[in-house]
Amino acid sequence: MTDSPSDVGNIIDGKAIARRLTDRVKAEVEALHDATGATPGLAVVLVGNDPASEVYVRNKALQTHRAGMRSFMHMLPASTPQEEVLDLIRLLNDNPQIHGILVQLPLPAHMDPVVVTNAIRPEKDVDGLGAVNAGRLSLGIDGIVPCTPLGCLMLIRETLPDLRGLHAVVIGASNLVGKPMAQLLLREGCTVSIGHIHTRDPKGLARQGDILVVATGRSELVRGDWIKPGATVIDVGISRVPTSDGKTKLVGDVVFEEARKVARHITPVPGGVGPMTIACLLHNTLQAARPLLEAAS
Ligand SMILES: Nc1nc(=O)c2c([nH]1)NC[C@@H]1CN(c3ccc(C(=O)N[C@@H](CCC(=O)O)C(=O)O)cc3)C=[N+]21
Repeated sequence: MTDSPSDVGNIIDGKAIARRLTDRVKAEVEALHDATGATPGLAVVLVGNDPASEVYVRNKALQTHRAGMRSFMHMLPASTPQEEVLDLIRLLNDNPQIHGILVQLPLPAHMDPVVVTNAIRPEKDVDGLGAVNAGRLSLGIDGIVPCTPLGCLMLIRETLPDLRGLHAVVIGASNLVGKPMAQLLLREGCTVSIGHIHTRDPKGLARQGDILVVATGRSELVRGDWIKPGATVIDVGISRVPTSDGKTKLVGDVVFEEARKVARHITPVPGGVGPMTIACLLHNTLQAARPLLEAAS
């Protein structure tokens, strides 16, 4: 971030902000280790071999080690019965070396993601996707906040110190991003609108947003004329698309080159929300480990 942002096209450096958060987590992990003799541990469960998911999962393991935590990886074949995944989660729930459990989504079609995510003990649900943490968020009680929306809020706060009264428009109503994002923005005092697949005029809605968060999974859905001049735009989407020279590139749900001419602040893809999601996962794992370790020591 620059000290004197111009009126349009300021890029929010998610990578740098994520690095600062990860460094802070690392220092706190060391302090917790000195106080209790224990190290926070994160278990990641990946079912199936979606190549994109494997990249994220490896990335998460790398960052987990970088922050001084233990990483436990469980890769299961796509054909694994749901009951076996639930058995694994029960083992992880009872394992005192593990303080955070994440089941990578999407799961294979024969599994119910609601059943699987709700099998995780709420204290170890570092994705914040289970009913207890989702309910806490909606009631305004302290709990574990989903990593991607938490990261988005941190990025928004970098550009806008006081969100009260601003109109925040969230495009996408998933349990993973859209719904918890809307709850967080409501908690900050925003007027919140949620657009979704049945919304009649998504462009007209998006154009009202002083803050626009886009999490649809549809690459380059949002064009420059969807954006209110001067808005802060947070692009959660990440898709790999082919380029004219036969290679591939990562793009978001927003047409970046158009949007940056209209938005005052905007996140890039890559280098925006993605790195913040991982940094917030480490932050959440530390928050989960703290009470468990302090109670044990
Ligand atoms: N239970 C669950 N929790 C998740 O948080 C979750 C999930 N399931 N399923 C998949 C999505 C996707 N996701 C990403 C995290 C980091 C990057 C990331 O670090 N991206 C880099 C680039 C990575 C690259 O180069 O491929 C960036 O945007 O700069 C991307 C995507 C978390 N997800």
